[in-house]
Amino acid sequence: MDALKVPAYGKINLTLKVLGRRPDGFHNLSTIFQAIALQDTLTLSRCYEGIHLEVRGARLSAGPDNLVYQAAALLQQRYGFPGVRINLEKRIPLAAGLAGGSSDAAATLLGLNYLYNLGLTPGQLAREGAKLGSDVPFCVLGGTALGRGRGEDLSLLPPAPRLWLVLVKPPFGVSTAAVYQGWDAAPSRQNPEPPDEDRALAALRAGDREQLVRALGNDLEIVTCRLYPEVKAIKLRLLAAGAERAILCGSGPAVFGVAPDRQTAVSIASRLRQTYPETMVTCTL
Ligand SMILES: C[C@](O)(CO)[C@H](O)COP(=O)(O)OP(=O)(O)OC[C@H]1O[C@@H](n2ccc(N)nc2=O)[C@H](O)[C@@H]1O
Ligand SMILES: Nc1ncnc2c1ncn2[C@@H]1O[C@H](COP(=O)(O)OP(=O)(O)OP(=O)(O)O)[C@@H](O)[C@H]1O
Repeated sequence: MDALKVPAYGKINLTLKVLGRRPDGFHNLSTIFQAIALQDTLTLSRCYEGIHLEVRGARLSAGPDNLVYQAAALLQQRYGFPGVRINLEKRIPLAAGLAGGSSDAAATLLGLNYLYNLGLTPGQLAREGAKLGSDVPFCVLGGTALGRGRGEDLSLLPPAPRLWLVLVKPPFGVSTAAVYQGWDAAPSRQNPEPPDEDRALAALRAGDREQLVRALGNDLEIVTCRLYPEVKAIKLRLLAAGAERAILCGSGPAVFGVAPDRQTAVSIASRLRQTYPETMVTCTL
C-alpha cells in the first residue's frame, strides 16, 4: 500500500451535564457526542523506522507533544511496527473545544491499525485512545454517542437529524483543565439553558430535529462565559443573526449556532466572519 488518507472529524456535544468531581481529579459527565463534517486529514505511509510527522495549516509542534506523535508512539511501543510517516493537514481550530487533537490521535490509531494490519478491534483502539485523552474514544467510534464516566464509557445512539452549524472561534484558546477547575470553584452552577438529555435521547430515537434543537445545552458554558465574557457576546451575535440556538462547543471557546438550513448558515457566517475570521459552516455527520 502506498499512502493511506484518514479523515479526523471534529465533534460537538449536543448535551453535556457535569455530574461531579471524581477522586482522580476528572469529572463524571453525561454527554451526547456528535461528529461534525469539519475535518483534519492525515496521510500515513509505512517506513523502516521512527515516527516522522509533518504538520500543515496550523502553527503546531510536529514533535512528541503532538497527539498524533503520541498516538503513534503508543502503538509502536505496544505492537512494534517499524515506522511511519504522517502528514497532518489541520483545519479544525486549535484549543477550540472541537476535539481536533483528540480526533487526530484517533485517526492515527485507526490508520496505523489498517496500515500495519495490527488486528485491533475498535474497542481496543478506543481503550488505547483513552490513555491520550477523554475525547479520543468517541473520536475512534464517531457518529452520535452517549458518553459517561470521563467520556470514555460510550454507547452508540441513532444518527442525529442533520443540523447546519455555524462555528465561531474567538481569537484565543481555552485550557480544558482550567474550565473544569472553574466548575469546581463556581459560586453557582445554575445553568440558564440546561441540557435536556432525556428529551434529546427521545428526539434522536424519533428523528425529531425540532425537539433535538430545543434540548441542546452545555453545563460548562456557565464557567467559560464567566472566564471569557466574549463567548457570551458570540452567542448573542449568533442568535441576533438568525441562529435558532447557540451553544458552547465542549469546554470552548468555540460556539456553534444552529441554522434552519444551509443557506441561512452561510448568511449567518458571513455576518459573524467580519468580527471573527475563524467562522465556518459545517453540519452534523
Ligand atoms: C470538554 C470535553 O471536550 C467534552 O467532550 C471533554 O470533557 C474534554 O476532554 P479532553 O480535552 O480529551 O480532556 P483530557 O485531555 O482528557 O483532560 C484535560 C483536563 O480536563 C479535565 N477533565 C477532562 C475530562 C473530564 N471528564 N473531566 C475533567 O476534569 C482534567 O483536568 C484533565 O486534566
Ligand atoms: N494534533 C493536534 N491538534 C491540535 N492540538 C494539539 C495536537 N496535538 C497536541 N495538541 C495540543 O493540544 C491542545 C488542545 O488542542 P485541541 O485542538 O485538541 O483542543 P480542543 O478542541 O479543546 O480539544 P477537546 O475538545 O478534546 O478538549 C493544543 O493547544 C495543542 O497544544
